[in-house]
Amino acid sequence: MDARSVGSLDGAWLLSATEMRAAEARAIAAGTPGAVLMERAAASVVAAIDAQWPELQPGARICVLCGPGGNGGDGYAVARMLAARGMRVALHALAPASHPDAVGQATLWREMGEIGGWDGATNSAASADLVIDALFGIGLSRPLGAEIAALREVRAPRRLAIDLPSGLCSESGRVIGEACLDADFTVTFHAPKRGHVLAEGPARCGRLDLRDIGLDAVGGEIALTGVPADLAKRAGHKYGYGHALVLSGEVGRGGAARMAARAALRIGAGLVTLGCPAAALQENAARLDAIMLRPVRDEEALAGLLEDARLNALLLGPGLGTGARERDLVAQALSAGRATVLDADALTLVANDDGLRGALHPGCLLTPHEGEFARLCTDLADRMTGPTTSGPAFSRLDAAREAAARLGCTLLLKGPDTVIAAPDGRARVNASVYDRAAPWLATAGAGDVLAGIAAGLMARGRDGFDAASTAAWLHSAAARRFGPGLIAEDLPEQLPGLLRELGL
Ligand SMILES: NC(=O)C1=CN([C@@H]2O[C@H](COP(=O)(O)OP(=O)(O)OC[C@H]3O[C@@H](n4cnc5c(N)ncnc54)[C@H](OP(=O)(O)O)[C@@H]3O)[C@@H](O)[C@H]2O)[C@@H](O)CC1
Ligand SMILES: [K+]
Repeated sequence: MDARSVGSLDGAWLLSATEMRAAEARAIAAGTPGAVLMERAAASVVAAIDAQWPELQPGARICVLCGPGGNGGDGYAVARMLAARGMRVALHALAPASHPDAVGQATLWREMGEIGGWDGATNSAASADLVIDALFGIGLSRPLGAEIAALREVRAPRRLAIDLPSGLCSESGRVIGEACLDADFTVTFHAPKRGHVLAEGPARCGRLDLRDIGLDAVGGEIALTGVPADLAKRAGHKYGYGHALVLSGEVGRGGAARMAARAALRIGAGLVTLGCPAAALQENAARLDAIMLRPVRDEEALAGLLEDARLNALLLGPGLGTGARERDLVAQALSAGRATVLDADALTLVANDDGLRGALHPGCLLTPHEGEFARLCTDLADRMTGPTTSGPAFSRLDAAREAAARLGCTLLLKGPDTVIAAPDGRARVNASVYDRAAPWLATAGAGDVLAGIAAGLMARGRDGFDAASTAAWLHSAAARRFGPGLIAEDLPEQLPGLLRELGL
């Protein structure tokens, strides 16, 4: 069966182990035996090895490490297929096969070679051209024992993990306990699992290859963000695309809000106004043209401005400040009940003020990075980063969903694995990892631009969840489009070209 490229992570389902098992069970119930699925999985691993390391020819030394479950079963089958091609395979089992299909595969392997004891595993691995980790996949339930962890010391020239590197939790992308057998290359089946993209997953997996094993079309609870639709503008008035208001801070602190405002305008908000203290008008006027400017001294001035119901999306936070004036501005903005993005300083204000926290409403979108998240929901952040002793570990997905439900608003938890969660339980992940990595996004002001794109989309009428998902996708796509040397100002300027490439 054909390989699907990692580029297809766009919009893919991000499966849990339970959902993967259900997909397998459906196939078995429909008449494809588990043994056949395992055979296909193993054949796809062999095809992936051919594509990744064509230099491995007959005679190459392969060390296969097998666990007792289905992952080990895949390993026995791969060992057999590679040995049949003349490769010199040394196989070591941690424990006898217990999964029924693995028992069958072990029996087939024994007709071709030995099942070595675990005491020889380290020596075999140390002299191999390729080490294949078939110890644990989605069934990992506890930390690796010391006898397995010792294999981390072996410096193999090529390390392949079947389904997941052993030690990595399929639900969270976190290491259970302390040890993980990091891979250069991981081959997985049917659909990516949450652990492949969340947290440490990408670093532990190396490269990810997704292979089809003939299961039915996937479905799941959580999807990755995909190519956005419906961004085109049709004939109409500028007010048909909304009016975003971005509030800015004191003199000399306006850059973040200006970049956010520019991003909101570039993504198609009909109008964007920047509100700032009177003293900062001159500075902002010197730097803005298409973006309108209004003085906003205090919450009363904001209330006056908001009498214009056409101001339908608000953004507070970038360069705002954290004093009493800003606290009151946030309170006033929240009491207006409109689509509202809170970022940066506004998140600090909310974290320190129960009144503001209580005023959050379903039209709010909060966009914290991990540090801001820890101030907002300390207990969830602790569970997300604290020690793990059993699987599945509490994940960034779990934390963001619980926080959204608790705060009663949509939350976008930033990172290479950005999680977007709505208070009703919906969640998505924007994964800037593997071929979609955007390392140059780690630059000052990038988050302000993200908040601005989201605010612009909310002005255009999208709800917080949709706006956040689309903004996250566009933000990382814009960064990849620019490439090395990116600074935050470049991001809004990438949007026109990107929109054209999306067919607009
Ligand atoms: N589903 C599918 O569609 C397909 C699945 N396929 C393959 O099957 C894999 C899933 O198989 P699986 O369910 O048997 O789980 P797996 O990862 O082999 O581990 C479970 C075993 O490990 C044990 N164990 C766990 N942690 C341990 C530790 N730290 N130290 C020691 N032991 C530990 C655990 O013991 P227990 O927790 O029960 O005591 C149990 O015995 C999947 O990842 C893929 O590779 C493919 O063939 C394609 C179709
Ligand atoms: K594995």
